[in-house]
Amino acid sequence: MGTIRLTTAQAMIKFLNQQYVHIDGEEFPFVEGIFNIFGHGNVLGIGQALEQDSGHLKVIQGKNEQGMAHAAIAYSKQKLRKKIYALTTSSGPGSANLTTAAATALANNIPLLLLPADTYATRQPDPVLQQVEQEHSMAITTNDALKPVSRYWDRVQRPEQLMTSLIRAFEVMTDPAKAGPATVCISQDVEGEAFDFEEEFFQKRVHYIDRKIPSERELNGAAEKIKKSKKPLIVVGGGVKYSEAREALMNFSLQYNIPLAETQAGKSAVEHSFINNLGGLGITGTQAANKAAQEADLVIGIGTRYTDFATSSKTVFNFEKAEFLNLNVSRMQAYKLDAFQVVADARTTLEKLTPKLEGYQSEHGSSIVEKKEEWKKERDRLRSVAFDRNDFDPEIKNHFSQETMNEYADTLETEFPQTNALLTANEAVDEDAVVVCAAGSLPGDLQRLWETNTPNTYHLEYGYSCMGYEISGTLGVKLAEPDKEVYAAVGDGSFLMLHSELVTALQYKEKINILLFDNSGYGCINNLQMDHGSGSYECEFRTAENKVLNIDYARVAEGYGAKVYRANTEEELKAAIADAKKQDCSTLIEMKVLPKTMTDGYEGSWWNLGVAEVAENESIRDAFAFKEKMLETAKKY
Ligand SMILES: Cc1ncc(C[n+]2csc(CCOP(=O)(O)OP(=O)(O)O)c2C)c(N)n1
Ligand SMILES: O=C1C[C@@H](O)[C@H](O)[C@@H](O)C1=O
Ligand SMILES: [Mg+2]
Repeated sequence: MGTIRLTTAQAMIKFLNQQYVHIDGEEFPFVEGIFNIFGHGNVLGIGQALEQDSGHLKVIQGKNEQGMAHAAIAYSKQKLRKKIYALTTSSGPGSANLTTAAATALANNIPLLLLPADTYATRQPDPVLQQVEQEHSMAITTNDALKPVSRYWDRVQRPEQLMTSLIRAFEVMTDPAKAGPATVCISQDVEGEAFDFEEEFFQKRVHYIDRKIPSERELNGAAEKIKKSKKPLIVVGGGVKYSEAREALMNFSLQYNIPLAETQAGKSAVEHSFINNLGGLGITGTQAANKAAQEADLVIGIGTRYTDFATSSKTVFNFEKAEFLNLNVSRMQAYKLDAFQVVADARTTLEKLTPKLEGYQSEHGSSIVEKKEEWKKERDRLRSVAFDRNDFDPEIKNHFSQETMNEYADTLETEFPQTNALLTANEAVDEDAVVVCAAGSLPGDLQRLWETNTPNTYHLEYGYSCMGYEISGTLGVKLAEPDKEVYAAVGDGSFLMLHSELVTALQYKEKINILLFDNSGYGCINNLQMDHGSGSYECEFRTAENKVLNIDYARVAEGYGAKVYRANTEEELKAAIADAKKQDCSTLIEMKVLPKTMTDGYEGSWWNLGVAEVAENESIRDAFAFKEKMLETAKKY
């Protein structure tokens, strides 16, 4: 084979076009497109290459590097990690803005290809604009900050390095056990440098994503554990979704009467209406799942990382009696909680394990259905909470006086409780609509209350819980699900932090819907501080004169060109959602909701936080003493 003379950037774009994945007998291109924000570091290199020949790649101009990277993460997550968008940014601040998003992808195990520009390989013009200039090393650039948050990181300072570098990046991104951000930084002069690349490098390359099969030892060991258990519980993690194990899991659960508890990443792998699905587990869990967790003598964790939110800081289970069995493609994850480990694909393992348990039946009997019924009553109660100007008892108790609650009601001109608004929205959106969220009080409300009866319609980034993911992520989900209505559930704090990709959505006519829950403050953090004995300090949005801020967010979105609604009652919200469905352009529904009206924790919802060990305030000392008490029952590692 011969060679072909291309710039490094042209070679890279040509290579991206030739990457395919092969999964369960299907083969398709892995890189769908490329987000870009051009600066001097990439416009003449990668920009030129894309303008000349982008191949099949869809080219989308982003508005904020973090935002467009969040959109790429959400696209890949929604596509169950089978496809990606790459990203090109300029050097310096453009690449620094990727750090938060790279960390988000890393924590969530999502493949993401980051292509930030780097400083000059020749160093001739140094220091160039945006070069940080570390005294002790010329070799350090802003891009080094991406090392701790990348699963693979490389710097390309000669054109020919590109070949080995990109092959490694794709190996990492297409490995289910290692999937995460791959960062390939290309010196800005090298982007435009020409080289005689081997034609072979550009041949179609197929990355096979095979299902890892469990060994007989693993299967027999797992079967033995389950047969010995009376009250097993399955923790459904994100791995269940990625492995597309829905049916295998439902068969397994039904046949042996084993309840399911969902993590944020695992929710909607199996629909809410499935008889054994008890919903969210842990700090933001349901009464039903947390009770089953307390009773469990065997916890079968499938594709879960067991974060503190899922385990209530290792207190949701009774560690005196519970044993653990972990099914995970990642050996590191499988090792957690001293579990019996099955390092294999979830679906394959469940399919092979099911026949091995013939004759077994758990002792849960009808208690699973009873727990679910009990939770349904609680959900119905939350649906009918109503504000009262004289004697209101919100879900988050003993924080704000009636006077303060009335102040919010008067300033925001609302009496809408958040739980009511969320449940109304859940009823009003289409059955197959996708909801996207990441931070604030809404992830808790959603995990407990949002019912999803179409698989993969609940999209929570709760590995990093990064404010700003909500709206950016919704754009990514829309790119992945063009035929569905997609909704960002977002608080006012997250909206303020980052909503730039709303403009991108409008610009490219990728319709997204924003459900904005404005309680004028960092509500969940205010709850945390007041729950642990502090006062209300710096978490409400108040003016210098101590007046509650009232911002017209609808007008902001209207300015960008979105269709907007203001909905402060159930009726207004239903009408707004119905009308929003008829629109072709992106929409924003602004709801002013009362603080302290989100859901509170249920049994087993404890969170280990850094409470002050010494403090003047007695209530903080009490909170610290309570933490010490809780730690007595918590597993220590
Ligand atoms: C990027 C980032 N910064 C800070 C935080 C910490 N944090 C988590 S929730 C939150 C407040 C969220 O406020 P809002 O979006 O209004 O939601 P609410 O809790 O009021 O419902 C903060 C500051 C975070 N998760 N992400
Ligand atoms: O600190 C936090 C508290 C959680 O309640 C919230 O959902 C999350 O976004 C967070 O960062
Ligand atoms: Mg808020």
